[in-house]
Amino acid sequence: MRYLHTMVRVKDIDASLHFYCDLLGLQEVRRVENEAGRFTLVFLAAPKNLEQSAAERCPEVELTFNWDPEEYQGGRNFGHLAYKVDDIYAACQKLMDGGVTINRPPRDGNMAFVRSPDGISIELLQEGAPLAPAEPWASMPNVGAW
Ligand SMILES: C[C@@H](O)C(=O)SC[C@H](NC(=O)CC[C@H](N)C(=O)O)C(=O)NCC(=O)O
Ligand code: NI
Repeated sequence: MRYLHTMVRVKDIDASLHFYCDLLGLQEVRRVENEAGRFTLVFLAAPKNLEQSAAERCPEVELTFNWDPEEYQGGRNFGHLAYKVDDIYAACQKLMDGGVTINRPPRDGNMAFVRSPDGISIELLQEGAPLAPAEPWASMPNVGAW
């Protein structure tokens, strides 16, 4: 058995691609437009997973965009998508510059959390990150419940 992907339903595909690709750094590797089902699937892979994604279609995130608006409720049991990053401070700065709230800032190095436009929690992890440099990370509060 092999892990393939995590599917996330999104309300706005453009806003989601801006977040996941332009700001978080994932790349679109495949797209399916289904006229009969009235939905679009967009598969995303992290830069260091592109080779495996091309060969084995994993590991990926599958964004599902239903053309007819729906309300997506519940899902509290879903935790987060986690990505290992090379520089957690640079990753958080890019997200913050793009207007994304850093819900749990990398104050103690290593780990930070943000949320997608649909509220999906994203964990950023850098093994062995130095403790927070000065501002803004050192004094930035946690935002939102976990
Ligand atoms: C391509 C493969 O990875 C899939 O996951 S297709 C699964 C299929 N998806 C859809 O029909 C998308 C539109 C649908 N309205 C939806 O929101 O899921 C499917 O069976 N989805 C049901 C599910 O629970 O995932
Ligand atoms: Ni799927």
